[in-house]
Amino acid sequence: MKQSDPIFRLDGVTRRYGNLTALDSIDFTAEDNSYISLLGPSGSGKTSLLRVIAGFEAPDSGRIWFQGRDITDLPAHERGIGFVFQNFALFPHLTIFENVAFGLRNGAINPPEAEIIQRVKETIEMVGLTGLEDRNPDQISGGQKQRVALARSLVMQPKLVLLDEPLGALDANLRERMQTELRTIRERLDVTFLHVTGSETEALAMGDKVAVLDSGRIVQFGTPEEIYDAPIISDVALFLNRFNLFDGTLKDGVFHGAFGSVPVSGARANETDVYAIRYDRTQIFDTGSTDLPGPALPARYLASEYLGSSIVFLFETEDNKTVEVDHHLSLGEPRDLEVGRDYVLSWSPEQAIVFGKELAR
Ligand SMILES: Nc1ncnc2c1ncn2[C@@H]1O[C@H](COP(=O)(O)OP(=O)(O)OP(=O)(O)O)[C@@H](O)[C@H]1O
Repeated sequence: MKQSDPIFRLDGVTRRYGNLTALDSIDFTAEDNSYISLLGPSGSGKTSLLRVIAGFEAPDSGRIWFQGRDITDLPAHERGIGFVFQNFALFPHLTIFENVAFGLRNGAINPPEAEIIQRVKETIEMVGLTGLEDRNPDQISGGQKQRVALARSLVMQPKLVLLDEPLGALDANLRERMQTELRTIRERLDVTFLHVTGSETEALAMGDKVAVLDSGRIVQFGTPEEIYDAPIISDVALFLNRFNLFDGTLKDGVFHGAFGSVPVSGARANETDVYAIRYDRTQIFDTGSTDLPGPALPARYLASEYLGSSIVFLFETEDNKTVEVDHHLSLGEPRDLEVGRDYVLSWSPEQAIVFGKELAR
């Protein structure tokens, strides 16, 4: 492989199930030695994409390249690509050691026993499982099973590991800890992780880059900051779960919505007209305030939720839409609000992102 080659590339990869197009002519290039999150709603094609790259399924059309080689017609076990399943898929009758050794003992390479022992030991140590080698999978915790699943893949020294919702089976605390560990382990190994998740928080926290999949297409690929600051279509803003999205009409550079009519300096091409403002850029004012930074959206205060580093305030607009305001505690104490009282929400118009049928970027 040349130094400049991407680790893998997809050229027009399409996968259909009957009439349904699960992957719709996907072009995608992944950099070597990176952590890529693949984010998308349920049914967007995330698992199908991983299975096609791994070789568990063949694409209907398109080619798959790995380390500069066309692997489209290569069987899964000859691809040298690791796969970590959501449910871990450990062998219940084998010890942890033998689970991790399985691929080395049963693969094409067949290394000598001394090397197998050495590699399994090193990998078990790296994922923090030393001491548990002789246990069976039913004698370890969920987080430990997750590590075994990862070790089983890493022991084969792959250059690419595909992880299908690897943290989905873990509780919230453990998930957060494993996020950090997965990143640390990957950085040590000069390996690329392609990590599928339906959680926007996980995708943004973990990926050096995030690919957003929607209806079988990669609609955006960028750093977490790029995706968060500039979602390319309103559906991406919707999955991110950090924007208040308002329907309305964009006409002649003015957006008409529940908050009045606001001039718009630029809009992104989209299937519908949508006005987006981030939760943490939406501000709360008393009714009748004269110092609003922009549009005025009347809303009734419903409730708040404490999230550790921030508080989310929930409001309801006159047309029964829920609007969220996120107040970071680093900005100081939030104001006291009275449940059931009417307030006005406002924001700086230049912080809004407008999506329109009419105006291209
Ligand atoms: N073997 C199959 N036969 C028929 N349809 C399938 C098959 N596998 C997946 N699909 C369909 O293809 C689409 C994409 O499915 P896929 O499992 O890739 O989505 P996903 O993004 O991984 O979803 P989730 O997050 O719910 O797992 C869905 O509409 C699904 O119903």
